[in-house]
This record gives sequence, structure tokens and C-alpha cells, in this order.
Amino acid sequence: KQWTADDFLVGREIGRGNFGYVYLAREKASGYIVALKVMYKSEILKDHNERQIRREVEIQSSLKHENILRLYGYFHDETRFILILEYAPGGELYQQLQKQKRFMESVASKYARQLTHALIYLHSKRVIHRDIKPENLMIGLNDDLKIGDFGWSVKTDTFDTRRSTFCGTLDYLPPEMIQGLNHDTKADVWALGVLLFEMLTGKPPFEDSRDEEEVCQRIKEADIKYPPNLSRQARDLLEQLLQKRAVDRISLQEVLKHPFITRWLHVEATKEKAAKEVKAK
Ligand SMILES: O=C(Cc1cc(-c2ccc3c(-c4nc5ccccc5[nH]4)n[nH]c3c2)n[nH]1)Nc1cccc(F)c1
Repeated sequence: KQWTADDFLVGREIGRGNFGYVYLAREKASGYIVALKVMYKSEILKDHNERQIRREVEIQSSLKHENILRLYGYFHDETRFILILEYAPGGELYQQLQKQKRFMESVASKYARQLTHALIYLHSKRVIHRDIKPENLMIGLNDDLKIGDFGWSVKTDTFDTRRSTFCGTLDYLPPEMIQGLNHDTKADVWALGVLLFEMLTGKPPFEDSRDEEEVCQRIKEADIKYPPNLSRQARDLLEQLLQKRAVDRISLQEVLKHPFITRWLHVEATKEKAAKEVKAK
């Protein structure tokens, strides 16, 4: 199907991503609500980003998973390149975390489980995300976590020399990437640990460092101080995720069997059953 701007009623601005703006929109024929990401070709061509955009479109179009934000399609006109993305009613996980300071263990456990399922799926498609952080995660219907951005993901078969520098926080980089060593899917396992730490405590593990130099030093040593109010299961899973050596980190399959994840599963099941009963009435 060839999409054009006329297929959509465009609403308010809902986000400001790299290269452009994101708008709420309704696809006229189906009434479907989507997020339209509008990027200006002048912006994209300026920094020779078309290759990265093409790679990201290629990666995200091929992914179909309930915890990964869908890219339904794209189109362009003379000045703009527009993406038709899944609309996430809950917005960015980052905003929810800021508002609530930190999540209850049951909520953090659910998001960690959903992210683990998404990462297992990504790795099965030979994609390493490499940039898991609250800003790139969205909250969908039924309060489900969705990975929203693939700016730094790579297909593992293509060797990726890190020409472009990282912008933003170092907090989520694993020791091996800090040292410029080669990295694998275990980099995403480390980032899952950092995210879980931040969801449970409200802060990333190295935030209280004096400067970036100290952040890098503490990441290399996996020097993490765990606050006292974490449950034994939460602390145990964090320690297994945030292992300095990638080979020592727990696998994503084992994460799904960890008590911190399984202990809340019955809560989810009960809630879903109750929700179904309400709908049935
Ligand atoms: O840029 C993205 C990812 C992306 C997704 C989004 C995005 C931003 C916001 C939303 C939202 C959303 N829902 C909200 C609810 C309340 C408040 C704000 C909200 N934003 N839903 N879906 C979104 C999607 N921005 N950027 N992908 C991409 C794919 C291919 C090529 C490329 F250059 C980029």
C-alpha cells in the first residue's frame, strides 16, 4: 500500500525524537490511532543519516512482537520522510518513573519480564539493541512495556565500527563497551540490570558519581551499591544481571525463571482473569 499524508488526520504533537517530531494521528479509512514521526529530509541528509534511518526502518519493519513498538509503514513527500508507528497510550516509561519516583517490585518485575521477552525475540532475529534505557521504552495498552527506539541497534552479522559517538548517558553501557571491547547480546542483559535497578530505586546505579571518569571506573569494576530496601529476590537478580564479565551474567531464559519474576506471575494472571470477567459481563 502506498501511504500519503492524505490518509491521515493529524493531531497534536506527542513527542520530539531525533530528526523530527511525533504527532498523534488517525488513519481515516480504519479510524486507527497511530503515531506519525515526521522527519525533514534536509535534517537527515545534512549529517548523512540516511543510511542509519534506512537500517532502522529495515530493522523495525521486520520486528513483530507485543513488547516492541510496531513500525506499520512509511512514506515521503518532497521535503519530509514520515514513519507510521504504533501509538503507545501510556507514553514514555521515563515519564512514569519520574512521576512515581520508583516502581513497586510487582510493576518493575512485570516490565522486566516483558523487556526480557522482547530481548529474547530481538536476539533470535540477531539484533542487539545496545541502547535499552527508560527514554526508549513506551507504555502501551494494558500497561505493557514496548521497546520504542532502535537508534543504536545493529544486526549482529554486520560488523559495526562505532564511528558515531554515543550521545546521552553512559549509565547503561556495560564494562566491555566502556572498554571498547567487542560486545554481544550480554550487553543488553547488563542494560536490563541497569533498568531494573533504576525502576526499583529511582536512580541509575552510578548516578551519584562525581564525574564521567568515575562513572566509567565504577562501570568497569561493576562497583554497585545496593540500597537496603530491596527484597532478597530483587537484589539477587540484579547481582546476576550486573556481573562485570559478560560470560558470568545470567541468561535471558534464566531471568524468566528467577523468583523475582515468577513470584509476581500469579498477580498478573489474576488481574488478567478479573479484567476478562469484567469485559464478559
Ligand atoms: O524513531 C523511531 C522510534 C520512535 C518512536 C517514537 C514515538 C514517540 C512517541 C510515541 C507515542 C506516544 N504516546 C504518548 C502518550 C502520551 C504522551 C506522549 C506519547 N507519545 N506513541 N508511540 C510513539 C512513538 N519516536 N521515535 N523509529 C524509527 C524507525 C525507523 C527510522 C527512524 F529514523 C526512526
